[in-house]
Amino acid sequence: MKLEELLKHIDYLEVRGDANPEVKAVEFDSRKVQPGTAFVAQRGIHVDGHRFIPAALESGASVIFCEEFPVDKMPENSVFVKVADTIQVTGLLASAFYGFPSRKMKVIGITGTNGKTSIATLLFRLFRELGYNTGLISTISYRINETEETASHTTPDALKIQQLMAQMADAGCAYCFMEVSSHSVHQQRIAGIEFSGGVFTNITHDHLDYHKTFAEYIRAKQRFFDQLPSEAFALTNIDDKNGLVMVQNSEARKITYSNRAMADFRCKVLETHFNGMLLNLEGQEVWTRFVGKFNASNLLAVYAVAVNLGQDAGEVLTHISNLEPVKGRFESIRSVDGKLAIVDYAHTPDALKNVLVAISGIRTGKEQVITVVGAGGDRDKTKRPEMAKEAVLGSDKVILTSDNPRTENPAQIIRDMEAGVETLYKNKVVSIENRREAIKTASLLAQPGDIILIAGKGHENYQDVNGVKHHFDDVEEIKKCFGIDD
Ligand SMILES: CC(=O)N[C@H]1[C@@H](OP(=O)(O)OP(=O)(O)OC[C@H]2O[C@@H](n3ccc(=O)[nH]c3=O)[C@H](O)[C@@H]2O)O[C@H](CO)[C@@H](O)[C@@H]1O[C@H](C)C(=O)N[C@@H](C)C(=O)N[C@H](CCC(=O)O)C(=O)O
Ligand SMILES: Nc1ncnc2c1ncn2[C@@H]1O[C@H](COP(=O)(O)OP(=O)(O)OP(=O)(O)O)[C@@H](O)[C@H]1O
Ligand SMILES: N[C@H](CCC[C@H](N)C(=O)O)C(=O)O
Ligand SMILES: [Mg+2]
Repeated sequence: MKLEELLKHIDYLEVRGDANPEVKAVEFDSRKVQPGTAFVAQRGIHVDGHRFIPAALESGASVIFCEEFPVDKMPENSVFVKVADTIQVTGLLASAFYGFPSRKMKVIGITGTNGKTSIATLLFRLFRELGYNTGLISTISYRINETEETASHTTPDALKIQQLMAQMADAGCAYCFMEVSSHSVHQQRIAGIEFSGGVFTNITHDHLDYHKTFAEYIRAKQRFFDQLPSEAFALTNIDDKNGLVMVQNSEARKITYSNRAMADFRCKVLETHFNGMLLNLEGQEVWTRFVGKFNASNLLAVYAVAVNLGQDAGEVLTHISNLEPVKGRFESIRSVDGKLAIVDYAHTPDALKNVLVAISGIRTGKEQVITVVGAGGDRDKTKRPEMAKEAVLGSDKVILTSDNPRTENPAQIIRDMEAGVETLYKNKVVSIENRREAIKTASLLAQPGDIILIAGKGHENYQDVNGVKHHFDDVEEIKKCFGIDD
């Protein structure tokens, strides 16, 4: 594609150099530049990409997008385009370069602290069942029909998103369901995507290391809805106290869902068993293989999206009753002698609380609940004591352990968690830094009938220590303890 063609799709301030080079690729990482690449210099959190302009030119960049021209003399034959915001321009350039793929399908973005992967994945599966070519961008994987790639980010960078969407368009996808993380809104990774709908699940404590205050975190998520066009829908969960705030500035068609109040879409849990729930969903009784009110809420969101995308309500309900839980989300493993383990990705105080409430709903009374949980390193420190507090409130015994310490000292992370345990409950808690040992201990402590919750890692199959990912899988570990062969 010629530069002139690309420039039609962005607002630029000034162009220096009069060539109209062929743009063979767009990159924002100088290390990926090849001859003919357009390099976009982004100001990151750690470094300013403008520093890498010489390196990009050295590797043969045909054009440089930047916010300021380099002070040194610019090499002859080079073309520089000055723009106000290179980060935003990256998404717009990528979208134009890949032929505006989001216009060729309906893209639905799901945002919120918890529930994004669950809803996006269930929508993907539902629409596959309904017979559509479908794409998915989620924490676990990026999927185009049956092709699956392990995800690097919940919402990857703008180039990767547009590349994926171009592949989805080539595969004839009619829909793409994607998670929209607050980081991706803040870093404008979603610039250039034309959404047909947005979903808000909830907002609770997480990522305050990045957004600093809860108000800023709310703003980041709200910005997603501010950007939706009037033809799109904005589906919001009004059981969350920020549900209406989220969509207040949105031009999109507002639709509400709730498990409690009057709303456009409503659902009620009628019965809960350890292997499923009976729901009243929009007046229809439906058996599902999910447990917990939060899952009723997720399924309601799935239903509401599908109906708003024009699907037949009855057909959708039939498929919902056949959907299975997502990997690492309330995944249950039973031992031969009747111990029940639940592996769940709860890594926020609210998620832990919800999962423990769901577990209390399936207890018959006598069983003990033993929770194994840790908190991630190089992530929001303030959630650590809160997570320990929720674990203690909802369990009979708690084993605090490690969960991706990254560059931090795991013992210190556990101490930060212990600070949230009130003296009264200290005897419920033990700390075992080694996660394998922690799971083993829980399994030894458990009696037949007891429930072991292993929280925080869900589908993850690694323990990140100092940037090295060591293989570790909670499901594998508990199966070993239970003597179950894969
Ligand atoms: C905190 C954060 O989100 N950082 C993201 C950010 O990195 P950064 O701003 O630090 O980049 P930087 O290192 O300062 O570099 C600045 C620029 O110089 C360029 N550069 C750098 C070096 C070089 O030699 N040449 C060069 O051109 C870089 O490509 C970049 O454009 O931009 C990078 C490129 O897009 C991201 O990969 C990176 O994600 C990091 C790895 C990350 O861990 N992010 C997590 C926290 C995240 O995004 N999580 C959310 C989900 C959270 C949730 O909801 O649970 C997600 O969506 O996954
Ligand atoms: N609607 C919900 N409300 C509250 N908690 C939920 C909800 N859905 C799921 N959870 C809990 O949160 C955990 C994470 O769920 P899920 O992976 O769907 O969220 P996510 O928003 O994608 O998380 P991430 O930000 O890490 O991508 C689940 O394992 C469960 O414990
Ligand atoms: N997307 C979340 C996942 C956290 C999962 C937990 N296992 C951890 O490593 O903290 C994050 O990156 O903050
Ligand atoms: Mg997710």
